[in-house]
Amino acid sequence: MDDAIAVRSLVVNRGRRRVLDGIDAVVPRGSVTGLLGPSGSGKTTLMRAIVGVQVIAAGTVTVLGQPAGAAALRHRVGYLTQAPSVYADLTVRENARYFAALHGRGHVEADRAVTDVGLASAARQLVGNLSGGQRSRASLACALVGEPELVVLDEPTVGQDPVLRADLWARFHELAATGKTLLVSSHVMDEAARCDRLLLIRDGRLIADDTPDAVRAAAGVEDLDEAFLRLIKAGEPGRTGEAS
Ligand SMILES: Nc1ncnc2c1ncn2[C@@H]1O[C@H](COP(=O)(O)OP(=O)(O)OP(=O)(O)O)[C@@H](O)[C@H]1O
Repeated sequence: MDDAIAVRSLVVNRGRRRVLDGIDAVVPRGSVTGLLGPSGSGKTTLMRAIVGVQVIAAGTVTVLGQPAGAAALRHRVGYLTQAPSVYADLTVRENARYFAALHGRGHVEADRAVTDVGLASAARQLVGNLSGGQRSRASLACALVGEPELVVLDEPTVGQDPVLRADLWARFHELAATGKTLLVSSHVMDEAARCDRLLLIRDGRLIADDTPDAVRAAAGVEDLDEAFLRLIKAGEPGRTGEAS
């Protein structure tokens, strides 16, 4: 069983709206998979279903061989939400050490996680005094510190400068090379190009599940930004065949 995530016929309603409408997707183990789509297309909702915090109307979500949200997955899945979830009145290091302890890890792992997100020099600062981008990275350190097998990251690089973004992507690939699986949402197309595989959703439906090269080939253009626009347009009601 090489898939970290298997989503079958997933339907999710939020409020009175159908937000995910029959999603079928798999995410292979040991990969970095990008989740892309316009704002409001359902990326966060799909991530919530995968980490097991979203009520679903139909379908199945299997994570590391277990139903999403199973108690046995608690220490095997890490989740970074868009809103930083760290304690403002603790330092960066104290936060990392606290979350490390929850996962049975020690100070060494905690300090390594802080360094990996580029916060070593801010380790003794209170999280409440950090910039927005630094606070997001503190939250990322806490999501990674338990060394989960599956890491689900909702826009982890928002607010980061290009050098930090490149460093974080390098870290994601290092983790994948050790067999971890990463699902990463993004709005930034140069980040899509850094992924092993891409899931593109629009209006709650999956319109691409492939490698960046295959997405480019399907759309008939080199530029991924343009490729996505073409695939999105091709999927609009009343349009056919424009992606080929
Ligand atoms: N609690 C909620 N109640 C009702 N509708 C919701 C709720 N949360 C989200 N939605 C709706 O579900 C749809 C999908 O939202 P979701 O947050 O999954 O999108 P997204 O692709 O992650 O967007 P973004 O890129 O802007 O973060 C949107 O139309 C949104 O308005």
